Amino acid sequence: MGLPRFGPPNPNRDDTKDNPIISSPNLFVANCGPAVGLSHHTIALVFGSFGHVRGVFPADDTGARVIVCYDDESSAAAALAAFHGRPCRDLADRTLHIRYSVLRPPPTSIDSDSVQVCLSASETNIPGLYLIPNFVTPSEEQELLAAVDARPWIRLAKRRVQHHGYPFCYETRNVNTKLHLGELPSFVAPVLERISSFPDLNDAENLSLDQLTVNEYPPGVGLSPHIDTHSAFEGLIFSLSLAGPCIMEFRRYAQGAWFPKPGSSLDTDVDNPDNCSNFSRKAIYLPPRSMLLLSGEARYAWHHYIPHHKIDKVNDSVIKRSSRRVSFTLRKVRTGPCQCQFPQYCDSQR
Ligand SMILES: O=C(O)CCC(=O)C(=O)O
Ligand SMILES: [Fe+2]
Repeated sequence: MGLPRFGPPNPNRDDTKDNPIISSPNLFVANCGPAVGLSHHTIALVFGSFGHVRGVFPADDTGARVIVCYDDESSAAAALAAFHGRPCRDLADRTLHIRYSVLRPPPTSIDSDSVQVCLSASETNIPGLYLIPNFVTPSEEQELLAAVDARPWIRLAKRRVQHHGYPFCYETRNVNTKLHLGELPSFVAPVLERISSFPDLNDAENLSLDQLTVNEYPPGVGLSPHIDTHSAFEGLIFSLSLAGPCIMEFRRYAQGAWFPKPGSSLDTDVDNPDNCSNFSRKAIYLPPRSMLLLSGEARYAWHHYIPHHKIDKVNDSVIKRSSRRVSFTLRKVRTGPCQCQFPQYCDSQR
C-alpha cells in the first residue's frame, strides 16, 4: 500500500504549540511510531478511545511520525486535545506532538527524461536563446579554472561561488549597486572581448558587462528554477560552461513569474510552487567551453533551471556529470527600473 498523501499543515512552520484553526479527521503525530517502539496497531488502539480509527500510516520514512486517520473531525479534535504536548501513559509515556494533517496535492511529476534535450538553441525555439559551442579553447578553459581556483570561494549550502564587480545577494536576489568591488578581473578580458563579437547582438559596443558570478557545482547539484531578477540585471545574460557539461531546462509558466520567497535558496530542489504546475518545458545540453546567451524572451520570460542529477540523459545517451562544473555568469548591473515587454515576469513592473 502506498503512503497516504498527508502531511502536517505547514511543514515549514513550527506550529506544534498552537495548532492552526483548521479541522481535519486526520492527525499528524510526531514522536510516535515503530522507530520509538510503538506499533501502528498499538497506536490505533490507543487513539481508538476517541472514535473509530480508519488507519495509522507512516507520515514519512523516519518511523517516528504517523498519520492517524479518524472517520470524523470531532474524534481527531478530542484526541488532539487529550494527547498533544504531554506524556501519553498508554504510549510508553512518550510526549506526542500532534497537528491536524492535510491532504497534499499530488506531486507534480517532473520527469526530466521525458523532455527532449536539444543540442542547439535553435531547436528549442525559445526566442533570444543562443548557444555557441567551443567558445573558449581547452587551454583557455584551464587558465580560467586556474584563475578562479587561485581566488577565495564563498561556500553556499551545496555549491561554491565567487562574485566579481558587484556582490550578488542571495537574500534579495539582487545586487547592491553601491558596493562596487572594482573592475572585472583581467582573466575574463579575453572572454569579454569575444563576447563583443557575439552574433545577433544589436548593441555589442554598449555591452559593458560589469558583474561576474562564478558557480562551482559538484556532481548532482543544480540550481532551482529562476529568472535572474529583472531589476538587478540588464537584458543580456551570458553563461560560460567550464570543466563539465549540464542540462539546462527552461520553463515558461502560464501564470507569469512566481517569485521565490526572499532568502530561499537556489540550491534547493523545490521545482515549482503548488499552483504553478502549468508550464512549457524545453531543455538544452550545455557542453563544457560553450557560451549560452539569454536575451529577450529567453532572459525575461523563461525560468532557467539545472536539474539536480548526477546523470543526465541526453536523448538516448547517458552522460555522467563530471567532478565539477564551473560556470561564469556575466551580466550588466541595471541602474534604473526594468522596462521590458514582459511585465508579468518583471519585479520592476509588479
Ligand atoms: O550555472 C549556470 O550556467 C547558470 C547560473 C545562473 O543561472 C545564475 O547565476 O543566475
Ligand atoms: Fe540565472
